[in-house]
Parts: sequence; structure tokens; C-alpha cells
Amino acid sequence: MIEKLVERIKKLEAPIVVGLDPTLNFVPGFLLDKAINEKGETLEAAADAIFEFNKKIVDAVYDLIPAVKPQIAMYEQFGIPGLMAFKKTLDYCHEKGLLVIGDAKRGDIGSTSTAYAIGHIGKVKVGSTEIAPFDEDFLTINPYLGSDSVVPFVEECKKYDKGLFILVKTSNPSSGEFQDQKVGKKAVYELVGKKVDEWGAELIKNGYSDVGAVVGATYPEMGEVLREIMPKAYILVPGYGAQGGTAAELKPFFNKDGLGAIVNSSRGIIAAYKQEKYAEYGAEGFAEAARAAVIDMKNDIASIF
Ligand SMILES: O=c1ccn([C@@H]2O[C@H](COP(=O)(O)O)[C@@H](O)[C@H]2O)c(=O)[nH]1
Repeated sequence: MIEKLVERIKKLEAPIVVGLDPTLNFVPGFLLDKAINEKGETLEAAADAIFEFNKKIVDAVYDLIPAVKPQIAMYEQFGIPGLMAFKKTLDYCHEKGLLVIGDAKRGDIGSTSTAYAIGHIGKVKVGSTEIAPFDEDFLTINPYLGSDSVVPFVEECKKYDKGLFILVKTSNPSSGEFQDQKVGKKAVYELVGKKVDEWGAELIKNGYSDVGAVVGATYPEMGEVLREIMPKAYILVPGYGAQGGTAAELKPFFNKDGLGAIVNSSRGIIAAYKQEKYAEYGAEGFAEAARAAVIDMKNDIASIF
């Protein structure tokens, strides 16, 4: 799967992923009112509103970007209707030719990881029929439980040509509480980075592995160290934009050829119309504002090379 992502990044000259992380605060009033008029103040109405919101954003940006990253928590907050909106979003993005990174940060004891892996990137057997339940192209996973929690995901990648992004050094302010602790001379994030390199060793295609890593834009020095420790891992870089990460700090995540990293922005794109910079678009023009924000992000990142 990684070779498809790299190919699309090269073709579009856009190492960018748009995070589809909708909340009702971002959904313009006219969309939410329509859903509530039809379904009342219900979870179903909320789910319809976020799906319509996503659809319009995707229509406005799909030709500019290689991939999207729907964050499952934003959908789970609306229960079962929310999860149905998640699945509808994944399918719609696929219809538009986008690759989908499911941001679910799964990971558990081996048997439970296997079930997560089947549900998100594998196939479940019902009688003699094999069904891909969510069918994302990539999945984020949390490696905290160790190798036996990660390997079931790697196995599913091998079977179905899928990919992973494993949390290594996260973008949030407290990430150092555990991730920066030293074990011997190495920090925990360095040890995890080394394991990512090992887990991905059998899945290298055209120079990069289907097993990638998540490293926050907010920690560029650590990004530089990790780029060396995991030379074959594509790095998914969240933290740009709303969390304060800037283009100037992104260079260490990339290789010299401009590949090796893909930068996520969620709120900075989907809620661009709420920023002063894009205020001229107004709530009615939220999708056009998202398109303008993607073009600005692309140019911003291109300026570092
Ligand atoms: O270290 C991490 C890992 C994942 N995320 C996720 O990325 C997006 C960021 O959203 P923004 O609105 O662009 O800040 C969100 O889905 C997080 O759960 C992260 O931020 N940091």
C-alpha cells in the first residue's frame, strides 16, 4: 500500500493528508439545521450533518491531496450512527480515489489486536463469505503493549496489502512523560522507532515499508533522530497548524528527495472558514475555504525544499 501512497504524493506534489475530524462546532448552521429538521435533535441527525460536511470538504479537495485521515473518535462520539457516518466517509473517499488512513490508534493483547486488525484492515469470514468491514488502507496503532500486540496488524498488512502508522513520538504536550524516559541510554521513543524499523523489514516496497510511524511536528529534533533510526518508515506527521507545528520545523522529517513524510492537518483545513485568514468565505463557503487552506499548506511545505 505504501507504494500507492508514495506514487500519489509524487503525482500531486503534495505530502499532505487532510484530517476528517468533524465536530458539530465545525458544521455550519445551515447543514446542521437541515439534518435536525429531518431527524430531530438526534444522533442520526448529527451523523447525517457530519457526513454531509465531510462530503463537501472531500468534493472540494480530493484532486489536490493523496489521502485523508478520518479520526474515529470524532464519529464514535455519536455512537452507532456516528460509526455509520465514519464508514460512509471512508467509502466516499475511496470513490473519489483517495487513500484512507483510519486514525483509531488500536492495540491490545494479541487475540484482541487480531480482531481490531480484521475489522479495520482485514476481512472477516461470515459463513463462506469474506467481508472487509471498515476497509481502511492504513491504520494508526498504539504499540504500548509490545510486539505481540503489533504483529497481528502486520500480518493483516501482508495478507491484504495494507499499511500501518505506529505511534512513536506523539505531538501532544505530555508525550514526553513516558515516551522521553530513558531506558539505558536510549529514550523510549528511540526504542519504539527501532522496533518500527524491525516490524516493517519484510514489507519494504520501492524503498519504503508498509509499516510507518507517527511522529509529531511539534518535536522536530526527535523527528531528525527518528528519521535516521527508521530510514524505511514513512512518517505521518500530525501537529502542523492547529497544534502549532510550522513548515520550518518539518524538514527533518523528510528525506533529501522530499519523500519519507506526510503531514496531517485536520482543524486547520476543515474549519479554515473560522480563521480570520479565510473569513471572506463565510460559513456558506466552508468547503472552498478548506480548498484554499490545502493550497496554502501545500505551498507552505514546498517552501522548505
Ligand atoms: O501524535 C499524534 C497522533 C495523532 N494525532 C491526531 O492527528 C489529528 C490532529 O488534528 P489537528 O486538528 O490538525 O490538530 C487528530 O486526529 C489527532 O488525534 C495527533 O494530533 N498527534
